Amino acid sequence: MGLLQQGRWVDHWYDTSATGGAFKRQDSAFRGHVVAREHYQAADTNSYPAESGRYHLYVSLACPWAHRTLVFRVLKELESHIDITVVEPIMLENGWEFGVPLDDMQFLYELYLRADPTYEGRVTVPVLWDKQTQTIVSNESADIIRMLNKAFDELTGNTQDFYPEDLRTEIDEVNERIYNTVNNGVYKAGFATTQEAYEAAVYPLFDTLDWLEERLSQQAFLVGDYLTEADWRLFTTLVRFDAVYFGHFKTNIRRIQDYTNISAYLRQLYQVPGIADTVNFDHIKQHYYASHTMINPTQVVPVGPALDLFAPHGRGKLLVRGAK
Ligand SMILES: N[C@@H](CCC(=O)N[C@@H](CS)C(=O)NCC(=O)O)C(=O)O
Repeated sequence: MGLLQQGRWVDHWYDTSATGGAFKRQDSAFRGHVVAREHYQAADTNSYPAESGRYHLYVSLACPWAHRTLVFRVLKELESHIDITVVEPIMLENGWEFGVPLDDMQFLYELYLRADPTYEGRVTVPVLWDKQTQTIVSNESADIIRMLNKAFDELTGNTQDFYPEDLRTEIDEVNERIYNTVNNGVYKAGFATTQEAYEAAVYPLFDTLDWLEERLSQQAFLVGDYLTEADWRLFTTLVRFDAVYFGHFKTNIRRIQDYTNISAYLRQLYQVPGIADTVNFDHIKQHYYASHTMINPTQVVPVGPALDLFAPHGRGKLLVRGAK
């Protein structure tokens, strides 16, 4: 694990010394946007027109943030328009690696340097790459899934909308709590280097899970009757929870399996056509247990738990806005 400094790769674990043992996530640096052709304005250098075959996604199958983009690529039928590269599951002193050299590159940091030779900071997935201008459009998953949700509709004819205008305020509110306490909460617990920092993350995480359990006993999805972006952002953390976070990140007050409503909801999302194929437990388990050597120095990967995500979920119909 490392980062780019002055054009060079330096091997460094996260530094928690200045923050009382707490993990602080770096903000994403590339924040361009792909927009529908009709909204594209060449004068705006941060804007890129939706085109088939022009963009490429670099992802890790282990990473929950990258996983969001794979989910949206499937939901929005973008497989033939946006191709992908999957990095190796284990990330050690060179950061993310390409299994076979790709266009003369061995490591993902080389792609970041191609986009910007002065880039400094962490080298993360997902990356949305523009083949035409040879640069990174965005390395922020929250932005990328919004682009995939809308910008390519004209090309695909898929008008499903996971961020409908009238639900945005509520989606944003739910996202905010879930991001802080669950999506990033598991990392805050797992990467904490003091008891205090760990506990400061674990209790709020389980408060939110308890709140979600109650909410999902009353309604089909996080924001009412319709499946939205908020559900998919939660999904990629939930599906990793019992397999890695519970053990490796010590978020072990309860398992997702112990929550009746959350676990049925997780199975319902997992069983949406095409989604199970985006989940790769070998990459997930290998990545966490073998990459974070300061947490698990032996790099031994546990064989369990036995999970049956194809078991019946017993929940209602799946409604999506804008579906034809
Ligand atoms: N805010 C980013 C976070 C992405 C992120 O942290 N990805 C992790 C993998 S799960 C990564 O690449 N970490 C490498 C590092 O921090 O050096 C997003 O949501 O896209």
